[in-house]
Amino acid sequence: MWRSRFLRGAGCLLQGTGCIPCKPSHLPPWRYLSFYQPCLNPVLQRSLRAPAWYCFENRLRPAFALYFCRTLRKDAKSIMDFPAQPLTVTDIKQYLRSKDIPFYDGYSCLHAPSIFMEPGPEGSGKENYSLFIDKTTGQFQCKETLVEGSWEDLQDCIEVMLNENQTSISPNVLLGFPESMEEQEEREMEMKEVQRIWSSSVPFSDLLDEEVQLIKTMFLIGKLTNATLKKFGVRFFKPTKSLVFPWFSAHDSGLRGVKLLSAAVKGDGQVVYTEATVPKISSYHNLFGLPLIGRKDGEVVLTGREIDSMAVSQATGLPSLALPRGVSCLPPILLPYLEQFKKVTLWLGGDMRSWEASKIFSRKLGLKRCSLIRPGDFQPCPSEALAQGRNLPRIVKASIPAAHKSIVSFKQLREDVYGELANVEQVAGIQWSRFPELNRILKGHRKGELTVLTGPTGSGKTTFISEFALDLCMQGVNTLWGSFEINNVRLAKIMLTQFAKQRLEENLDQYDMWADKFEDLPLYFMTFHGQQNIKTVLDTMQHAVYLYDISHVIIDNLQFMMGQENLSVDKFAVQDHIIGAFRKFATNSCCHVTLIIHPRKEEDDKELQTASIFGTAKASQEADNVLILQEKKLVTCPGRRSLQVAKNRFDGDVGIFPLEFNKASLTFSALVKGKQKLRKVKVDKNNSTEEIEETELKEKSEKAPKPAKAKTSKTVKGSAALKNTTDGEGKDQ
Ligand SMILES: Nc1ncnc2c1ncn2[C@@H]1O[C@H](COP(=O)(O)OP(=O)(O)OP(=O)(O)O)[C@@H](O)[C@H]1O
Repeated sequence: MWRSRFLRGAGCLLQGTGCIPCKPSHLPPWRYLSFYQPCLNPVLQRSLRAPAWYCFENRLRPAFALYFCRTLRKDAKSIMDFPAQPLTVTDIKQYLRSKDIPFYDGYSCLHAPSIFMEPGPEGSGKENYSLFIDKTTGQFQCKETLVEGSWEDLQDCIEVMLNENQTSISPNVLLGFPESMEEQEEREMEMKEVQRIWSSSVPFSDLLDEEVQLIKTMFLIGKLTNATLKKFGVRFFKPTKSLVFPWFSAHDSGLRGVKLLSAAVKGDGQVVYTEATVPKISSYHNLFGLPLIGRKDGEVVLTGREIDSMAVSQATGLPSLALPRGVSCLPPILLPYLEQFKKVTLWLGGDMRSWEASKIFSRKLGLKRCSLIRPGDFQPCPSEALAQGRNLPRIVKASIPAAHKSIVSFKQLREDVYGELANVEQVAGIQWSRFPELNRILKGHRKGELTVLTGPTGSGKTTFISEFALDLCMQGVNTLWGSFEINNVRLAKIMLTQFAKQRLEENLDQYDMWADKFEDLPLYFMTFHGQQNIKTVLDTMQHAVYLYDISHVIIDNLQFMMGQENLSVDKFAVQDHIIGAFRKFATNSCCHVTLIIHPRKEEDDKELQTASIFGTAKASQEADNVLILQEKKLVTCPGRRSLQVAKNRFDGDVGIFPLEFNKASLTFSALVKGKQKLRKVKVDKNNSTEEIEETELKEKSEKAPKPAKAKTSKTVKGSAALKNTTDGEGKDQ
């Protein structure tokens, strides 16, 4: 595949090293070599006006970033670097107009004639425009030549083309230098693996009838016909008993990858389905079903799984595509392939998570053309609907428009309300697997909420929140870290240790094994360190939500945003403004924000409370959840921490539970043996908690009860008391 070599974004790898001269000596030998190669590229030589190596204020100058990032593209994946200037669609349009480049407005992209191909004959219509420019990020993609890159890269190419009085620019110029040896080898190995799996997989027509029946029963696709499986090119891979879904290039129909869906029967007779892709999931960009889409098709049903798309196609005759990573994300790189559809129906699954994802994805796709299928008893996911003999065309027809009006009546809300009542567990959010006590009190981790964590200096806030977020990330919550206090390398080291649950210093031979697994987590880091401007941080978060469907952002900590603001303004007013901005972001972007805020100075022997959060009462008012890491509170175990949930807007339960710190694995989640002391707390009218009773509970933490019934002796209802009692709290030092 052609790929622009201009990708930016890895300058951040030097993040945390301070402002140092960026010499190639910082790089290992193989990178050192490829570091110089870009200099040979004529486009770069012409378009770069300052080919020097230096960094400024901890950020690489753009000119340098062009060189640097190309060679480190792989590493750059999980690092969030924000484009030098936030971009608007108006900026993009103005630039194109100023260069006399025709374009028209699509749903998510601007469409323009490709500058990487000779212009077509006079009058070739705009329906043939093959250059797609993402309206949000400016990233471009040429569907004909498969060249892609950033907005700055496209501008560079246009400048060079116009300077040379040419009507197009050859994509070959962009490929003037090879991938690193390591990258090449990796890609070749992957392609060999793809070919090996594909050629040893068997088409359904070559299987015996009994085998076909058995496979269909195993994968719950009894109603899918052999003709449908054949139409989508599905095969069966006997060695792992997997269905094989091919990824064919939309460009030349070549095989680019495979996804294997395997079924295994567990001890208790339950069937567990697992997916694996080659290439690995982060570069697996298959819209399954794309080769079957005709140029004139104007409608599509988007699903979260391959078997769902086949069910839709078979039962409705409508074109249907499956997203490569299901409900977890819709990578913008796929958007150009969805531009041709005037109507997109999202039927991502039958649970609340799919419903939330479909609402979020429809924003990216353009609300006006999207309709959503609301999950419900009679509207499960498509393959289940087919299996149950439901009327799929009617379900698709009954989909509801994604764009809703500003004013609605209860009639329009009643289905949403019913959905929430009927799916209490799912509405409660993602459950922590390492912190069952949190599930019991907070019920789960929900999108769009703001959590504030406070705790004494050095008590372990970062360490705790790192594991708290890692737990969610391991369950598919796309996570973005803004660690301003400790650098990303140190943070990643803590997380990796918690992930491996052991001291890796002593087991370095296992490092690669753990790092490989860790790399597959949907985890991203902002490249900022030290004091930051709130606007830049929010722009980066917005950018990440769009690119990676981030649904959890952690900011460690708020105090690092304060220094950049106008110091002549009251510092509490500044903090309130920042908290308000994060609150708004969480709500508008449907993204959970966890904010660490230092406490104000308290006497050492006093427990912290909600009112101990630094600043005014704004933080606790705006927060949906307030967590306090309490230190040295249990008399029997001095130094032990406990976590107090001091506010829980979702259902009001608050409480406190002990945390067991394991220094080797840096985890707080080690299971406590025997009996635990758990305390009831009561909430007084000043919003402070007070211990009223100590109860000994048998260790129950392994089996968190269903959220709906989770009323235990250590939690008390208190949301009403908590919601407004902080109003009018005064400022403090
Ligand atoms: N419960 C604990 N018991 C002992 N040591 C701990 C505990 N939790 C964390 N630590 C260690 O204490 C140090 C500081 O932890 P951490 O940086 O997480 O604290 P913090 O509250 O975020 O600090 P700060 O107030 O500076 O932001 C780390 O070395 C960490 O491993």
